[in-house]
Amino acid sequence: MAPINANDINDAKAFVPAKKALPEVDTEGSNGNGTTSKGYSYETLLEIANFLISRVSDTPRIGIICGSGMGSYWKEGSLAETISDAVKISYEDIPNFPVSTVEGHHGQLVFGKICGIPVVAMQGRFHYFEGYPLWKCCLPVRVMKLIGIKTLIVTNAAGGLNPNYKVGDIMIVKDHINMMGFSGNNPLHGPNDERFGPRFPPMSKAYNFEYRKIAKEIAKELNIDDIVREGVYTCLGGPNFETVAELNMLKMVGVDSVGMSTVHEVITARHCDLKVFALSLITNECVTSYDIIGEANHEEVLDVGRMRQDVLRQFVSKLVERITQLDANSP
Ligand SMILES: O=P(O)(O)O[C@H]1O[C@H](CO)[C@@H](O)[C@H]1O
Ligand SMILES: Nc1nc2[nH]cnc2c(=O)[nH]1
Repeated sequence: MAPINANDINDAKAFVPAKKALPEVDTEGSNGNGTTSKGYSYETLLEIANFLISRVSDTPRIGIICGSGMGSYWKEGSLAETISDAVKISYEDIPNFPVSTVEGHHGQLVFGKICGIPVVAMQGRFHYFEGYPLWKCCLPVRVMKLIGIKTLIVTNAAGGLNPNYKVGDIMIVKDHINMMGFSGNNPLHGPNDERFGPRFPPMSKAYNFEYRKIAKEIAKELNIDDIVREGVYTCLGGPNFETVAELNMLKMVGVDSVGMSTVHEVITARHCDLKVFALSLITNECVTSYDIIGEANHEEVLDVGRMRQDVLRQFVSKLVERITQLDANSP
């Protein structure tokens, strides 16, 4: 049989040029299965933090990770784009920082103010499926801690597995199931530096109870309580969306929303004693039956994010304000 010549394949899709050159992904520290026994030292992370501190005037109090539902892909109106007095620093310009490779993830830190409160937002995050080990996906969390944040707000786009959820709903995360951790893949894998946190951190109160209470009050005030839910999130490695059998298994164990991020960021944040709030924007209904015609796709995820960006901006802005008030009044 004659060998196949790529130019002979009559499939237009196979020849759609890449939108941008594929970046070099640094998987340094990976031992082959994505886990790692290495990571950046405390001193290296401090250097990154000092580099950033030297470029901004206010110490941010709250860090925000903008996921696919709150990305910068659509410029106007997204949360990060409405931060005032903004100083934007591209990931590419930060020494030792990874770069975002996902469509919809801009790849910059935005320092500035929301409701007068100093914040830093990550416009684009790092995912395991991009080729980064988990510790590297979470490196910015430790850097933000060193810069001075006290609270981390994490947002993600996720498939809705709970049958009561609708596309466009916002799920306050009350807990997670660390599926990747079950196989030993954990951002804290490897030697522990006590300057960040303890060897064995607890996770039973990972998602701050008071913040969740405030978020539900804000939902009422904004008259969006009919679309705000509370549930359990899980992260799978991706990049493929799930099979019907996988989703039915996750449903059985109590998962309400499924994504490819957040869990390892929250573990890293709690390890270094940051207070955490997280939300999922439900961007698609999980396909839990072979009779359902549609399939999950990333364009829908971005579209729903765009559709909900005003609501999310208002919701998160109010949260920033109220969390700051709450923490100022707590011992
Ligand atoms: O978790 P975020 O970054 O919001 O994005 C979610 O949406 C993308 C898939 O459409 C994946 O990257 C998944 O993790
Ligand atoms: N794993 C996963 N990630 C998502 N991100 C947005 N929707 C989904 C989904 O259905 N599954």
